[in-house]
Amino acid sequence: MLKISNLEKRYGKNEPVLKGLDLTVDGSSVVSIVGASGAGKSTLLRCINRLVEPTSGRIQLNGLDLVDLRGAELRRARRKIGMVFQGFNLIDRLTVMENVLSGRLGYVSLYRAITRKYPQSDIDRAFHLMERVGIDHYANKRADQLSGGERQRVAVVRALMQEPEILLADEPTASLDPKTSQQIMSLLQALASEMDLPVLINIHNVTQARMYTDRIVGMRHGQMIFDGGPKDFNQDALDAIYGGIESPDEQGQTIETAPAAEGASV
Ligand SMILES: Nc1ncnc2c1ncn2[C@@H]1O[C@H](COP(=O)(O)OP(=O)(O)OP(=O)(O)O)[C@@H](O)[C@H]1O
Repeated sequence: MLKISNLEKRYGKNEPVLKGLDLTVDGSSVVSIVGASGAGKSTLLRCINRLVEPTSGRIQLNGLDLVDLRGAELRRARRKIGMVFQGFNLIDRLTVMENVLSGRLGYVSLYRAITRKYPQSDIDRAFHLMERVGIDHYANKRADQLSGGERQRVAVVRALMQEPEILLADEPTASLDPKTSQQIMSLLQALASEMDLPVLINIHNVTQARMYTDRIVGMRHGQMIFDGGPKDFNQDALDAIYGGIESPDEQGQTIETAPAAEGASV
């Protein structure tokens, strides 16, 4: 279980960008975080894995307090937090398999990592997961020879190699075309349930948030102003989250009817 209590983040002397946020995520739920640009969505995710230092408040993952961890303890805790990014963050010159195995870096010795002598159990797990997401035939291909959707699948498998207790996804579909975005969202939803893994997804596309996640958290100016199921996420919620905010294109959100998801393989 992820339990965030009274989380505040202030960059320098500026106004806080997270203002006393509380959020609990249990079981294998898939939670989307929506909000206008600057609402604090990325900051929230990055506080969880401590890529950003919280100013105050508490973050617990399955009972472990994350905020005060340092050094080796923090590294150990980070293994349990998988993360997927908008830009995939793969190492282009390495193969798919090498990228995937890098998800084990927190577990294997430096010698094994440098010499790329990963235990057979890691290699088996890598193949199993690559097969699950449909990229096993690319194992020996360079990462930069894959399409965006394939690259994001590699990133998802790399995160799963960590044997995470939670998966964080920061705009995982923002660089993908609509159909591929749906496939990735559908994949994340399926993996959450298969692996009993909570997944937190920052996403701008509210239609996809409603389609592929169990719960939507709406943020505005660093505060949570909506927390409910997709069915409760109506035009009023949308107006409360985005209303009156100067909007470059994607912030002029409206609720669309469900896009055709046919052919979206999971
Ligand atoms: N490293 C930083 N230093 C100073 N201010 C920052 C830093 N990172 C983010 N901010 C500010 O914090 C606020 C929240 O940013 P954040 O990236 O968390 O929002 P967001 O909701 O994820 O936005 P977007 O959807 O555009 O990614 C913004 O005003 C941003 O300018």
